[in-house]
Amino acid sequence: MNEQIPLITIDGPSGAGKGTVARIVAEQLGWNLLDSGAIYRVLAVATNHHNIDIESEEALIPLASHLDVEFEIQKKGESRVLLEGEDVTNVIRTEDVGAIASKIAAFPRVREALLRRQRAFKQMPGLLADGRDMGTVVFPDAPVKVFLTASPEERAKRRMLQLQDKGIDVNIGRLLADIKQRDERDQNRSVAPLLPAEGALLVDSTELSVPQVVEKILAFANDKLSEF
Ligand SMILES: Nc1ncnc2c1ncn2[C@@H]1O[C@H](COP(=O)(O)OP(=O)(O)O)[C@@H](O)[C@H]1O
Ligand SMILES: Nc1ccn([C@@H]2O[C@H](COP(=O)(O)OP(=O)(O)O)[C@@H](O)[C@H]2O)c(=O)n1
Repeated sequence: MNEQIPLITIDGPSGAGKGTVARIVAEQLGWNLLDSGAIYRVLAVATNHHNIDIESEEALIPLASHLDVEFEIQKKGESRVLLEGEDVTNVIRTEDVGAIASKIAAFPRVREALLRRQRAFKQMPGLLADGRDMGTVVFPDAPVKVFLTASPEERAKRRMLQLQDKGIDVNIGRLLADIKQRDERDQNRSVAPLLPAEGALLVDSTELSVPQVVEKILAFANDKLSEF
């Protein structure tokens, strides 16, 4: 069994820095990485490819159950995301895809259909999993749980810089409104709402740099894993 595989979960709202920090910590520890949001994002793109009604839970369940998604690790820690063999690495990162992902992620049976796929990432030498419900639902027994947040204004600013970096011009007001709407949906859905897991280290990164957040998480993890 894989009961003794070390695991760190990082949950939190959009733009808090989960993905960035998870990648660095996984690299430093030499562990596997699960970007669970990418799976919901790929499912969002798949609805488009297959003309599936995103309001219909019934129609989404078979698509989620048979989702043909692959994470291909490349050199320098980069990874490519493939949907049915097609490279969707960049497409899944758009704000429109994020908004659809957040809508379809609210369906309980869609979430259930993706559970096993996410748990399969738990492999030696360890797993760093980031998302909304990693510590609460997908890996409730994880020895190290972190809840990473930041103010909505700071998160919108980070998202704006990130998009500008990719040459995408954005309106900060619209980004902030989108972030608040997504927070509202993620926090208030009936299944796996976004909330800190019991025993999670709460980190507010509004005033912290990426290295400072990484340091806090590594110190907490070292402490917890020494008892594991
Ligand atoms: N502590 C931080 N301070 C400043 N910028 C940050 C910090 N953490 C992350 N970022 C930047 O904010 C953006 C969003 O981070 P990301 O990791 O994608 O967030 P999430 O996965 O939580 O949505 C990225 O451009 C990232 O480089
Ligand atoms: N474990 C997860 C991960 C993502 N999601 C949903 O998928 C959407 C996209 O996730 P993401 O982590 O890629 O989003 P960002 O934090 O990058 O904006 C989120 O808005 C959530 O609604 C989820 O419900 N559960």
